[in-house]
Amino acid sequence: MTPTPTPTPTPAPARTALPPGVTLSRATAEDVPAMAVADGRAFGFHYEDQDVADLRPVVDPERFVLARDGSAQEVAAQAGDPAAGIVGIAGSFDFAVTLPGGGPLPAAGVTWVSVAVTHRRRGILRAMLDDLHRGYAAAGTPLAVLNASEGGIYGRFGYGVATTDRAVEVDRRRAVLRPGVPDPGGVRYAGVEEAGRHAPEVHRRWCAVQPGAVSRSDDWWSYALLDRPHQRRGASARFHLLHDDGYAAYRMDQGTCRVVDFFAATEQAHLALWRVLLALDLVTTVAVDALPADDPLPWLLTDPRAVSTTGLSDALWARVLDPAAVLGARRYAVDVDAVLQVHDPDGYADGRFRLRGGPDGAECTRTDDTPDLHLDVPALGALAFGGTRLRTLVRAGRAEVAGRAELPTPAGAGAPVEGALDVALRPEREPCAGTRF
Ligand SMILES: CC(=O)SCCNC(=O)CCNC(=O)[C@H](O)C(C)(C)COP(=O)(O)OP(=O)(O)OC[C@H]1O[C@@H](n2cnc3c(N)ncnc32)[C@H](O)[C@@H]1OP(=O)(O)O
Repeated sequence: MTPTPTPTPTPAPARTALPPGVTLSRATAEDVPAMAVADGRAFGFHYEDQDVADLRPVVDPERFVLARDGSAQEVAAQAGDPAAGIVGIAGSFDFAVTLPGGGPLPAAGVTWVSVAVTHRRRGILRAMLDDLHRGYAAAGTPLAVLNASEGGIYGRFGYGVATTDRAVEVDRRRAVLRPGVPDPGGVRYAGVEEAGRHAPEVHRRWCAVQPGAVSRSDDWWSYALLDRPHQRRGASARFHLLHDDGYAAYRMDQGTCRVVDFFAATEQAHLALWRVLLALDLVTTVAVDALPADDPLPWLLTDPRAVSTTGLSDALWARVLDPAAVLGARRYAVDVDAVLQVHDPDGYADGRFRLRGGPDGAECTRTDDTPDLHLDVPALGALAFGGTRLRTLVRAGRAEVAGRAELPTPAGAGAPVEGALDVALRPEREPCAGTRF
């Protein structure tokens, strides 16, 4: 990685022109049905009218950019097409995400990204993302996040894997809690109305203690709790379990209990909810798509192998647009004072930043001082959440120590740069998003 001496705060111009005849515009409410047709084609399903109506409260058209092919040939070909000439869609939800030790930080949750198969590999995705990223940067949104359909797409746009989902299957009959593990109780079943009143508030408290957590608006909860048949993927409707500090929802699927939401704001709630899930007599397997990597569940059992990991997948990808805002918003395991040189070909995050932080707070500002660490912008996205160690990124050549051999420490003695930063960036818990979008 080559050092670049001068910070470049302004975004570089778009590198890919749109194909002839294709234009970008913001969506309007009238576009939503046609967007649903285009989105359904890209992902292989049909939206019913009810599906479109259900989505309206959570899809804000103004946050979406549409690519339309207005060439004469295309307009003639598209007469009567319910997608109304839309050949590309990209948009976002208005989220907040939790950084290690920090409060919620505004983030654009990029979603609904597709380009018509008839128009692929002509630069339409690049143009749409460029449009969105410029808009976020101009609005002061420091971060964009997404779930990627394929792992090869988003690194080139500055996104790095920030959280990992661990899918597990719990062999319920083998999953015996250790003697002495308390029984906090306090779990009750509820109907959907009560769940709708309780779950959002518990989820907000869970977000406050869980790095990587993605916020949910009330409209998001309303949508999730509609629980339409297509949301169930062949399984039962949701069963709702409430605890004063927790919420879990599961579906039954031929002897398997599929946990679809699990949010515990306290350890008591975590234990109480798991006690109930593990007591479901007629269930052979309890399946969870996204158990945090450091979830204590296996340690609560006499046989930790009752919890088997069936998959590890990237979940949240993060694209830092404003390193000073992102790094200044999180907390650090130990005091740190270092200069980071971020390399961002698209310009948004490019430059040199001095980070002074510790367990109680941090500040990060642009600087001309000599850098201690060079890193690319996807690596910064990973480090912001702390789910990937700096040492791993150094081994992969995505970050490189430079300049001073040691960083100052409060005790006076210096600490090797890589080790000191590696420790400082570790989160209090492994990051976990809790919501896919
Ligand atoms: C956040 C989300 O919503 S994830 C969902 C993404 N959408 C899908 O998977 C739906 C099906 N796929 C598609 O709609 C399209 O193929 C898209 C959106 C992935 C790509 O759209 P396109 O307009 O073809 O991409 P575009 O031509 O702008 O390509 C930009 C760059 O990405 C690369 N690229 C595009 N698609 C892929 C891919 N699937 N895998 C790897 N690289 C890709 C291109 O090669 C190009 O690379 P370059 O910058 O080195 O030249």
